[in-house]
Amino acid sequence: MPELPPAAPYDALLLLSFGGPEGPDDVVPFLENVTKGRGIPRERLEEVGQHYFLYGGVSPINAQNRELLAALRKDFADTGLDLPVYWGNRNWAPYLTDTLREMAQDGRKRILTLVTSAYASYSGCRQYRENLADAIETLRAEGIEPPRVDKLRHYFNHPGFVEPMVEGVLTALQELPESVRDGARIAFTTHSIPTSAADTSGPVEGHGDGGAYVAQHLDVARIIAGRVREATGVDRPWELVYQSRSGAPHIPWLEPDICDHLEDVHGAGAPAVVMAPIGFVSDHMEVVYDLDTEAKAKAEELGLPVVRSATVGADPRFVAGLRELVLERAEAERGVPGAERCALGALGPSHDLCPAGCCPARTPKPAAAGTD
Ligand SMILES: CC1=C(CCC(=O)O)c2cc3nc(cc4[nH]c(cc5[nH]c(cc1n2)c(C)c5CCC(=O)O)c(CCC(=O)O)c4C)C(CCC(=O)O)=C3C
Ligand SMILES: [Fe+2]
Repeated sequence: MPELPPAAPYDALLLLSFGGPEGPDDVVPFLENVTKGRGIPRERLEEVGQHYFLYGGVSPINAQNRELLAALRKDFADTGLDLPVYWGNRNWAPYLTDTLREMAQDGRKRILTLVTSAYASYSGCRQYRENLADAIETLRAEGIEPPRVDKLRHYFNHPGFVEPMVEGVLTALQELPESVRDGARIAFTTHSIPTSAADTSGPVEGHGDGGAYVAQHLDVARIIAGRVREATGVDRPWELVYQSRSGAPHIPWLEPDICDHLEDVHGAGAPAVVMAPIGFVSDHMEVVYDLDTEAKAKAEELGLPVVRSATVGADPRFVAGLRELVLERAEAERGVPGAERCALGALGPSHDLCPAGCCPARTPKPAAAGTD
């Protein structure tokens, strides 16, 4: 019997991301795509539009995804993994539907999807699955047979994601003046989401009080804080805080906000803070505006030394970790017994297939690559 290629049954990988504007004329249509039917107040949209205009209307996210795409292709080539990698987005070109059509036309029959969100939540998981279902439906309506689509498990606790962030925090600490280094607190940050979305994130049995979204972030924060303690011999206080809140003010979102947190800890005598954006995989607009611009301005106003640690971006350890996850899933689909499922922390490896009812939408919609 001929030997199966290591990624079998998969014949392609799809990098699926958020997308961002690439010039001033793209900003408003991009924001309209993002917020279609999501009830974001007009004022918030105008404010967010200004963040993009400050950077010439260009979000850094597309360049970062091109870099990740190139790094994945190079890593696959270097390790002899013959698996083509495609890229598509939810909100901007290259649009997911166009990419999936191209994949079908290239003869891809069974694909694995890697989303640029490491954690469970409606925005970071099910909404992408809904986008996949939409794209599949569009292809069928065009008379094109879409590939069968799976989605890679959440990788928040995979060493390939966590280890570069540990190093990032250690590097950030070195950037602080020595006199405040040992006393520095670590503020792990992630995207705020409505508390109702957090409470229902992840599998149904884990629903309630922050759900999988908060539990997964706390697990990652605990791992990183522990590794940093071991490496520096200093036990620094840390907490999980939030950023980039949108939505109507009367709807509760996860708190505290990073800026309020900086004020609080400064008031309580903290000498310095490391902001560690564990909720994001690259330095996109949420990171460069909400942290590097807004939160740093707040810190400056307070006279509080603040540094920001790196996101994983296209770090070779992250890229290698993603390859391991692809191979792990391929083995699982081939029914190879005893395949290792690498995970750090207390939660263990995440499920391959989203169970019914996880990360529900406010209004139920068809979703691909899961149980419901
Ligand atoms: C959990 C989460 C992630 C992390 C996981 C992941 O990475 O997927 C994430 C990522 C991102 N969010 C992004 C941009 C935006 N998100 C918005 C709005 C919202 N995000 C939400 C959640 C998340 N968002 C939510 C609950 C809303 C409210 C509206 C809704 O329920 O959908 C809006 C509308 C304006 C505003 O209200 O801010 C914009 C412009 C960009 C691109 C950045 C760039 O261009 O560099 C990225 C990577
Ligand atoms: Fe967002």
